[in-house]
Amino acid sequence: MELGWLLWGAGVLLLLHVLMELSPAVNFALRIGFYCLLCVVGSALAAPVCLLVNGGRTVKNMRIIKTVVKTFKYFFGVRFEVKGLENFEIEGPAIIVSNHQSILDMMGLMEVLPDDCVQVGKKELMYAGTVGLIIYLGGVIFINRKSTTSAKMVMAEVAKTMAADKVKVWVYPEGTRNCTGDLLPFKKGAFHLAVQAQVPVIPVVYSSFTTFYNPKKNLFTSGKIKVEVLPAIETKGLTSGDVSDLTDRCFRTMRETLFRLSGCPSEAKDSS
Ligand SMILES: CCCCCCCCCCCCCCCC(=O)SCCNC(=O)CCNC(=O)[C@H](O)C(C)(C)COP(=O)(O)OP(=O)(O)OC[C@H]1O[C@@H](n2cnc3c(N)ncnc32)[C@H](O)[C@@H]1OP(=O)(O)O
Ligand SMILES: CCCCCCCC/C=C\CCCCCCCC(=O)OC[C@@H](O)COP(=O)(O)O
Repeated sequence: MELGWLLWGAGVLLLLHVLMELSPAVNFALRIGFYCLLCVVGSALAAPVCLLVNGGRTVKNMRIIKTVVKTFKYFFGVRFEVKGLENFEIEGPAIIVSNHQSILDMMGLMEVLPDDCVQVGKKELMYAGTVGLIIYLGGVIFINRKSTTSAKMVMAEVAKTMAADKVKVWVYPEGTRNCTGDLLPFKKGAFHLAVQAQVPVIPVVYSSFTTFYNPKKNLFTSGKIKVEVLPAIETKGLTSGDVSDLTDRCFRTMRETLFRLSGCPSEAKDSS
């Protein structure tokens, strides 16, 4: 009986291996599927630990989530080279902005996530099963992207409370995933939030995934991601009239850094 199960297991593994070798689409789907499975199972395991250790929804749970997610890179041969972590070492709250390429970003996020830092996420994530539960327990701030008014209200509330709560807030200012090797124009919410709370903006840039990850080409191999935490940009004394300039400044700095980290030829920079 046991030998039968072993043979079945070996047969299924062999079949998957052959399919992965033969078809890049199968290879890609299985690797992404496995990533999602890790997220679902990791969340299911982490949620009771969060509840037992911290009792409910709190940013302290991010430490537990981070510990779990930091192991994921070993399954996919993804490595990180991080520079500038000292730029997180500022007193008090801040807004962290970074580029957003894929759901794989959760690995890069947790690789550098400072203590007491929550992310802004789309409200749909709340319904992603155990992943939604763990994101809720971690204190993620949910916004409705389809309603500017409601998103602005949520963020105005965060601006009022983040100093007292001593939290940093991580925002993806592109507002959606973008794996083109360039940046989408930035939304302004993160920068309004920084100005309203009068806290610095810390840009974080991840090199382009395109050499090892491209859903359109069914590409997902091992790879190295360079990460750079840039010096904080002060917002003390700035008003809502300065938000556009602040947004442009962050965008330009981050785009230059993205191209530098990705070893992008200069004509690519000029073409878009
Ligand atoms: C153990 C295993 C675990 C596994 C797993 C764990 C993972 C554990 C980590 C989870 C981590 C999740 C990570 C999720 C990641 C995402 O879900 S990314 C998607 C959600 N995030 C975002 O969208 C953030 C970026 N978006 C923004 O900031 C947008 O500005 C907003 C607030 C959504 C508004 O959207 P919009 O209306 O489309 O944007 P925008 O054109 O910027 O604004 C329109 C107008 O409103 C103004 N405005 C915008 N915001 C404001 C404001 N706050 N105040 C005043 N005016 C404002 C603008 O200035 C603009 O006016 P004008 O300047 O043109 O006159
Ligand atoms: C009972 C319902 C069961 C639902 C099960 C859903 C299972 C979900 C499985 C794995 C999801 C792993 C996702 C990890 C978190 C990723 C966060 C993320 O990257 O969100 C994307 C969001 O930033 C932007 O979204 P769009 O690019 O605008 O789209």
